[in-house]
Amino acid sequence: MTTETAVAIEGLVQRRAHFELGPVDLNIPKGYVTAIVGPNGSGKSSLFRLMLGLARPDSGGVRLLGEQVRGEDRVSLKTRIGYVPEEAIDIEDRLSGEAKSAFVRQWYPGWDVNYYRELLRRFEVDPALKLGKMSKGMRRKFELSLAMAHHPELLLLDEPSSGLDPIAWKTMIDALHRFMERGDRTIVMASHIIDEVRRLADYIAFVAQGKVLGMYEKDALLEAWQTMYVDAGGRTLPWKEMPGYRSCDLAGGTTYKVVTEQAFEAEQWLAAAGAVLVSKRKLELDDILLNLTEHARGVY
Ligand SMILES: Nc1ncnc2c1ncn2[C@@H]1O[C@H](COP(=O)(O)OP(=O)(O)OP(=O)(O)O)[C@@H](O)[C@H]1O
Repeated sequence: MTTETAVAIEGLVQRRAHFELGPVDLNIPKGYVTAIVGPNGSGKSSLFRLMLGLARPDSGGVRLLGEQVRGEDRVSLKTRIGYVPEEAIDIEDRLSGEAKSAFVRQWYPGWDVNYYRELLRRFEVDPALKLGKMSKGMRRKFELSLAMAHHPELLLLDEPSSGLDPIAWKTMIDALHRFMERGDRTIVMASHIIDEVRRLADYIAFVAQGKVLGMYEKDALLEAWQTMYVDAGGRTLPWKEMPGYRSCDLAGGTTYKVVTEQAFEAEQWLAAAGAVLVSKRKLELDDILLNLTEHARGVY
């Protein structure tokens, strides 16, 4: 079975005075949650704006749900998408939640008022408040409810949980899990919260310095990165030739502690080299992402 693509990014480049994004080539599968992960300033929000046609690329293009994204309003496409930007829009501060939702819902034939109210209730948001008077977290929850109320096929979330307290965070995770239950919906989210990535993401696109350095299936990533304790029997092995080599330290005696991002192949290599695998354990997701970040910064 071939997986359909929800977001197809091809040769995307955006040049700014002090920052260049791209070229980015990325296919995000339909029916899954993909997390865009990367250090501050790596270009995640810029990528979101380009995906939505809110900024213009210097070259390349984006297709969302099979439709080419252009700068001008594409109403038919927008009705199929929900978006929560990283920052709230200041000029809306004087609008009440109710006024904003009355304005927004006229664009969406699929607007589901019952679902919208249910989300507000679960998030404990009072829509009568002016947006500028809502706390940061409440405004975030309001925007999330608004973005989901028309049952979009594709939900784009830029740091969705920024400002949420732990209870609201759990409610959000739960709402997003339910949103995905039908199996044909897609979420693309930028996130710094490891627990969020762990609980929600099926795929992780790792971004650094304006480039997508890799797209990984989360479970495969967690399987592939391992720390191994290896008894080399007093010999020095060419560790850097070990598949997926990341680091090697002497752990004591003739035992080495090695980190690989290709556990299966590394184990075979060790066996062929006659080394004894004493023990192994998987890395935590945060350690993997830290490793990828340090690698991208050229620490190694
Ligand atoms: N409107 C703009 N004009 C010029 N440069 C910009 C603009 N917006 C962002 N940048 C620059 O583009 C780069 C990427 O910023 P972006 O906000 O996309 O990163 P990010 O990965 O979302 O960061 P964070 O994790 O901190 O939210 C930064 O160097 C930033 O200074």
